[in-house]
Amino acid sequence: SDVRQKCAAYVLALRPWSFSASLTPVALGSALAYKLDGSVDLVVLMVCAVTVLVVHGAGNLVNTYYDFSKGIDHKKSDDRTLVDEILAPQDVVMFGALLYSLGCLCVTLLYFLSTLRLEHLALIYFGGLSSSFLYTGGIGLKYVALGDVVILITFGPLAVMFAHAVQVGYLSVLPLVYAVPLALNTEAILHSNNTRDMDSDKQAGIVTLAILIGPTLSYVLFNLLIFVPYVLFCILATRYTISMALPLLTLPMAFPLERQFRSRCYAKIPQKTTKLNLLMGLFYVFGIILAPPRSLPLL
Ligand SMILES: CC(C)=CCC/C(C)=C/CC/C(C)=C/CC/C(C)=C/COP(=O)(O)OP(=O)(O)O
Ligand SMILES: Cc1cc(O)c2ccccc2c1O
Repeated sequence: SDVRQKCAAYVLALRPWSFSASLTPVALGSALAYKLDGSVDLVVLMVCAVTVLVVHGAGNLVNTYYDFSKGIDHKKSDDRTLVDEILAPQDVVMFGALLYSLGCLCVTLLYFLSTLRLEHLALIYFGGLSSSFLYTGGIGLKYVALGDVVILITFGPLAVMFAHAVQVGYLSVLPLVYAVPLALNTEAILHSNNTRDMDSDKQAGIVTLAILIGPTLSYVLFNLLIFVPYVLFCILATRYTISMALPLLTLPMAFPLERQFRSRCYAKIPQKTTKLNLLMGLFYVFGIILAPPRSLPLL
């Protein structure tokens, strides 16, 4: 049972509840490829999903390690792996290195499975890998208020483009455009997390966007991140095809979040936004799959 406990600790350290944030962009990129080519390679889709998951998981581990070693995570933090001595720092480092190696193995496999040119594959993959590390490692982009930009790009355009490109074999602007609503919603998860942690982050001496703009503008930004995607879906649904109204079904989950954020009860907002993100992402992907041929812009 000692081995079982250790395994459970490793799985928890990956923060698996956040994985939907990287799986929906993969689904979106693949759905766009399906719309354009009429088919997707399921093996490529699986390997691509594992690659993105592994890089995302490694990013979470790097975050756990550096937040702890810089003294940002403390007894009251969300991330308890190292503060509660569930794992040793060296375990986290080894596991992270293992995941990055596994990611490189997966992307090598993708090179042989896909017709995407090596330089394009490497550019996107190492872009994702560096972002996942630099978020908290090295310079520590998150500590200098750049975390929001990193999340907006990696969980949006980059991951969607990666999944699309390995299917179709070329880079295109199409996935970048369609990534926007999903990326905004994913950034809402991180922004609510940073707003909740504002006081402890300030004490630890780091700067986040939430700290820079303060609680009132943070509330405005959260609303933009949550509701602008719905405005885009309304436009797509009314001007192009009704299937793009599907994500609007998640609106009843969005309004309570606005109220809780306004009353500054931040505690449960990140988890609830993560749920909203998964559902909205799935409805968005279904909406695209169900759209009649050539009914959507660029598709
Ligand atoms: C194209 C490819 C191969 C990949 C993209 C793969 C992805 C999505 C990479 C992103 C990895 C990344 C930046 C992960 C970090 C996410 C993270 C830990 C966010 C939360 O950090 P904190 O705000 O510190 O959370 P806590 O306050 O709970 O510690
Ligand atoms: C803690 C945590 C961990 C993550 O992996 C996230 C990924 C995307 C958005 C927010 C995230 C987050 O708040």
